[in-house]
Amino acid sequence: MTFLVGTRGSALATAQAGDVARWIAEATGEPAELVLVTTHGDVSRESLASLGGTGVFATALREFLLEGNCDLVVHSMKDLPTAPAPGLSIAAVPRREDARDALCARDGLTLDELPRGARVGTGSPRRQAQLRRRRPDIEVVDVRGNVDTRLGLVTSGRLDAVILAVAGLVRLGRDEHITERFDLDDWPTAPAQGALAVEVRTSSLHDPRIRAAVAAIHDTDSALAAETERSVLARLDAGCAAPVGAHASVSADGITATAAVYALDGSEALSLTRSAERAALLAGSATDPADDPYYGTSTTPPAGTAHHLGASIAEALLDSGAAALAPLG
Ligand SMILES: NCc1[nH]cc(CCC(=O)O)c1CC(=O)O
Repeated sequence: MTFLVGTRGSALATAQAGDVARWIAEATGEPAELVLVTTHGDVSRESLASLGGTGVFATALREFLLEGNCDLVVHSMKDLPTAPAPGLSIAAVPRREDARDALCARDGLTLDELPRGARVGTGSPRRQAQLRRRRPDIEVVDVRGNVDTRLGLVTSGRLDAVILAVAGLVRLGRDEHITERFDLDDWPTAPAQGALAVEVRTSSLHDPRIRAAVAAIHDTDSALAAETERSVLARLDAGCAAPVGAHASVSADGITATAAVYALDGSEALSLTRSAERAALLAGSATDPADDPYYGTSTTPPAGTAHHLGASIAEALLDSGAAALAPLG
């Protein structure tokens, strides 16, 4: 039987859902096909904030899945609200793509090489703040549109550069436009950037065919890292448009996570790094996220889990005045 993979119709969404369909087909030996849904978020040129912030991309896809139009849907995990969706489970996080942000500048220039007053485009409050912090002399231009539209602003000469996620550029085969990749230690990106979330109806986790498919494409380390980062956001009670960066890296020993909150004008930032041991993480976090009652929620997590690590970093940032520094909600 064919696996039906629900996706939005944008180039990026179909590219990443196509990757998931291919991985499932390879792992199970059964065919997988894309089923398209259209959402307001895809056609709107308004800013994400004016659309009501988080979740505009996810809601229509989730309704589509709940209505039984497909077996699973694929989200960019960074665009997914941290609140759980009743009746649905994130059943797999495939191996994560590069989490870094990229500069795509004219003439192969890096951020340091751009001239004074250069015009650099990004619609993300976090990227705007990070940019202002590194280069206060640069003119930050608020831009909208898909990846190709934004790259076109540079090739047409209207902007000197744009900032985009490496992951999206790679998935679209546009990474030749990248002129610099920013180090995650001093330029942490959106929580779960580069990760995909594969969501199913919770009831369908009883179906061995669905369980086998999601288990085959799940990557525990990617899920742990993305979970930790999203827990920072959840505990801050912040959305995907908040000027918050987070990055967790998983090693044989454990997980180290950094989170930063920025003043929108780049004048100030709070940053914090903490670690947890791997044994504690695995004991506290289910390897199958569908079995983890804390997955993606903002409820108080048990000590030693990825959620606890993320939440403890967020609490320390709040204690240091993060809420006064930046609009988090
Ligand atoms: N906010 C839009 C968005 N959502 C997911 C990606 C691609 C990166 C990813 O998969 O995390 C992008 C584009 C971008 O930020 O450049």
